[in-house]
Amino acid sequence: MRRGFAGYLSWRALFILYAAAGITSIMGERFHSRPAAIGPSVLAADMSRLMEESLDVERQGADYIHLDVMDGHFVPNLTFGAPVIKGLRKHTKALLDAHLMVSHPAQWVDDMAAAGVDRFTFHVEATDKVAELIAAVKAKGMGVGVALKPATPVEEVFPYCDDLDLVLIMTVEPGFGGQSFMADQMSKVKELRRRYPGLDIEVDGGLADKTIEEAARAGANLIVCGSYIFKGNKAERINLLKQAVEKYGNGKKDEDLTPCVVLGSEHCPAVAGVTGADAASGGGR
Ligand SMILES: O=C(CO)[C@@H](O)[C@H](O)COP(=O)(O)O
Repeated sequence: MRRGFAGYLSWRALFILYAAAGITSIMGERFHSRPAAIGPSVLAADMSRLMEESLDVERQGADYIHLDVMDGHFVPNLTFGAPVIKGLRKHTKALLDAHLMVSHPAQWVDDMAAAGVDRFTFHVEATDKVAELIAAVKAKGMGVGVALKPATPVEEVFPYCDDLDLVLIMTVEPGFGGQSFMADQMSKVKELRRRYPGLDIEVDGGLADKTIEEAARAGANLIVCGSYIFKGNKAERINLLKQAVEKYGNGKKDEDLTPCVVLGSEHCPAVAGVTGADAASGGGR
């Protein structure tokens, strides 16, 4: 009898520990409690209308704006830098999430902070002074993330995770939008989620109706998405991605999923929870 009570107590303690770690498990499936957030990547927008396109995705339910800063050296493409972001900042209060695909990220910390960037994510492959750069970004009052290219082992970021706001797992080779989702990167997301239940894990590249379930189940909660959002019904697609994270990542029931911001309007006609069938018929990239 006494052993039974002790057994009950130890199970209870185990449950409390597990819940405290931010993970719940229902029917063998692991869920986490990090909130879903969708960040449209303006790389897929009409850049001549950067302000209008950014304000539009905000209205359609975006949680933040993802800005791909490329230097033509770290990646074989060129985009924009702090002056353009500073211009955009004047027109929006949205969280600006800058992904620095540059060879010398430390060089841009001051300019990005002055331009109004909220979150500064740099590549672990771009510097030998990761800890120093994390500290420098924080000192400027920005959130800080570390990104990993597809060939970089996830272990490289472990020493820094306790000091980071997010880890970005690239699910395409950085440099261009419109590429195919690399499902083999999900093992990295799963390992990060297992080790760091309270960490924000961002994925970027090839996210769409047909790939979001896998990313959400692996544990990603920040979803960067370019082509899929900008080439279709934005409100509907943003909402589909968000509901998938809530359902497959947070374990929410259909009735508790975030409704579409403009539900009922012509922009978001019939989103009623994400299911495999809904997702499969939701339009392609
Ligand atoms: O950083 C990158 C590419 O380097 C991404 O942000 C892409 O812009 C995502 O675009 P899609 O794959 O969603 O079109």
